[in-house]
Amino acid sequence: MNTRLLLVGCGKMGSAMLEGWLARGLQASNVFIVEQSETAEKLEAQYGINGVPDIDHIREDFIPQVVLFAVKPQVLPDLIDAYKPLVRAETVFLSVAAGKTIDFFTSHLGEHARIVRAMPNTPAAVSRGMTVMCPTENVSIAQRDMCQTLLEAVGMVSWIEDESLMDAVTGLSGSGPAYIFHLVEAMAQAGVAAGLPADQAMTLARQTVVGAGFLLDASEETAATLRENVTSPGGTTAAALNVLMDPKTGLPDLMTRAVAAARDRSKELAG
Ligand SMILES: NC(=O)C1=CN([C@@H]2O[C@H](COP(=O)(O)OP(=O)(O)OC[C@H]3O[C@@H](n4cnc5c(N)ncnc54)[C@H](OP(=O)(O)O)[C@@H]3O)[C@@H](O)[C@H]2O)C=CC1
Ligand SMILES: O=C(O)[C@@H]1CCC=N1
Repeated sequence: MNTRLLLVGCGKMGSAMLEGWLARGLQASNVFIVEQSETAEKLEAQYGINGVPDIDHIREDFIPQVVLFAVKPQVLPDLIDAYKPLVRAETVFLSVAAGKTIDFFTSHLGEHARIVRAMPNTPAAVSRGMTVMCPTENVSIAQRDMCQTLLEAVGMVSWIEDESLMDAVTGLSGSGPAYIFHLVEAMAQAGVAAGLPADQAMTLARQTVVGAGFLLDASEETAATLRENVTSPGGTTAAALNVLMDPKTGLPDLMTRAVAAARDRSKELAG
């Protein structure tokens, strides 16, 4: 991968993607990072990438093919205008900021800016990410392919034309890893309540989720079939699923409300 990349913000999501790319052979000399935090210094020391505190310190002859915004949505309005001089046909502005719409970027960078709004997730760090992208019309096929190659290197990629779906995407796959990590916490807690020592309960919960994830990945069966495979008629799993699948108090209702809350927050972040 030889993409010339300017990464603006290298926190949890930016570094998850960058580490995935560097592990997949992205040339460190082709990467500039705008950051002030220790993360960038660490990555700079570890991989030899170019870390700079702001856009003014970037080498003048460095023309990025991709400018990736991975800062918090709340700080974007303060910094976006400084990137307008980088607008040119060969540069795509790729944003992973939750809620920040394509209109937000065109209103600051101008209509000629080529923009891809994306929503990745942190499993990108281990090349198991899920990224959904939505481009402006002026993004060329070659530029779409370049974004596809970049994000495919750290997981699965899907494209949408209807940008309004990005809020739901954010609520499901963008935030989704946190729901699974919380499930591990809740299972461990439940194990303790059922009588297990805390460290053992955590080991069991963690390995169960990891194992189930691997099985889901390796199997061609649907999630429903894999669930049924665990469930003996009249057995222990059926007893638990009666609780979890209760139409009023079960997981589907809880998950629907959780995803809707994340989707609605994503909409709010647009402003
Ligand atoms: N975390 C996740 O799972 C996902 C996050 N996202 C999106 O990714 C973006 C980043 O989120 P996340 O990585 O979690 O947040 P982080 O706070 O971990 O990362 C943001 C980074 O940007 C740095 N930063 C702040 N101001 C500037 C600036 N002016 N120029 C350059 N860098 C700056 C911050 O430094 P400092 O800490 O010193 O302020 C920080 O290191 C958000 O927009 C979020 O919506 C999308 C999908 C998933
Ligand atoms: O919590 C957030 O706002 C970001 C967006 C998706 C995941 N993390």
